[in-house]
Amino acid sequence: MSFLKKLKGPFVVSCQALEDEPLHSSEIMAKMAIAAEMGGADGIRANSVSDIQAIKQAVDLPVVGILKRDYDDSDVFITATKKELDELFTSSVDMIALDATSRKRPNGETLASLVAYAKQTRPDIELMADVSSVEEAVEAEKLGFDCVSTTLIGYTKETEGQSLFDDHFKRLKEMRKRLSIPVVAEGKLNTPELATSALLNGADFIVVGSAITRPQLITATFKQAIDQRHKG
Ligand SMILES: CC(=O)N[C@H](C=O)[C@@H](O)[C@H](O)[C@H](O)COP(=O)(O)O
Repeated sequence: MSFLKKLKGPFVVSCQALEDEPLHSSEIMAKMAIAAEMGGADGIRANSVSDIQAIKQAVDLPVVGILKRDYDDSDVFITATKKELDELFTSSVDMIALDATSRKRPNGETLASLVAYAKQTRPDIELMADVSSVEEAVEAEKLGFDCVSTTLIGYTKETEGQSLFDDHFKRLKEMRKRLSIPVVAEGKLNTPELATSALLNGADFIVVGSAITRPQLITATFKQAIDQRHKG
């Protein structure tokens, strides 16, 4: 069954810790996923084959998987090339998210060829487009993606300083209006209020990560507030 069919509600929790993060470990990410499931999550987003496998064994939730890898000739790092797709195909992932920005990809590969390759090789796995603009979202639907996510708003040179909830979720509403596939709100939804607002402003489902699964960042928000208060 597909990710979108398995998803019983709108709340996906991203359980990710890269090599330079304190919780980097598939075992720990699986425990994060168990905690998310206990708290009521409907799905999980995860990075790397080993994290996905550990999470699939630990919880009975659909998983959207990515493979982050840095390349010298491109800024694209989320499922950037065919190599990452092939690796993810070896896992039991339900959906794969790819960077679907208009930026140049590594090795001269193109988004269109990756979508065609994935659809042909593994038609059972759905595809999520991680975009940074409304235009990229519209293009992603044309390419055959199954849903789009606002993941990369604020993370490209063109969108630096922007966030999903600027202007009362203007970009999200525009995507919802122009697309017929599901639109996912993801990125800096750091409070329950923002997460709820994203749903009220047109998101079909949401992905929340750092505010739940990156304790070093959660601690830093407390620290910042305490320091400001202390100074003031
Ligand atoms: C830009 C990028 O690399 N985003 C990544 C995508 O998978 C993750 O590091 C984020 O944690 C995820 O998108 C959820 O967002 P947030 O952690 O802000 O709730």
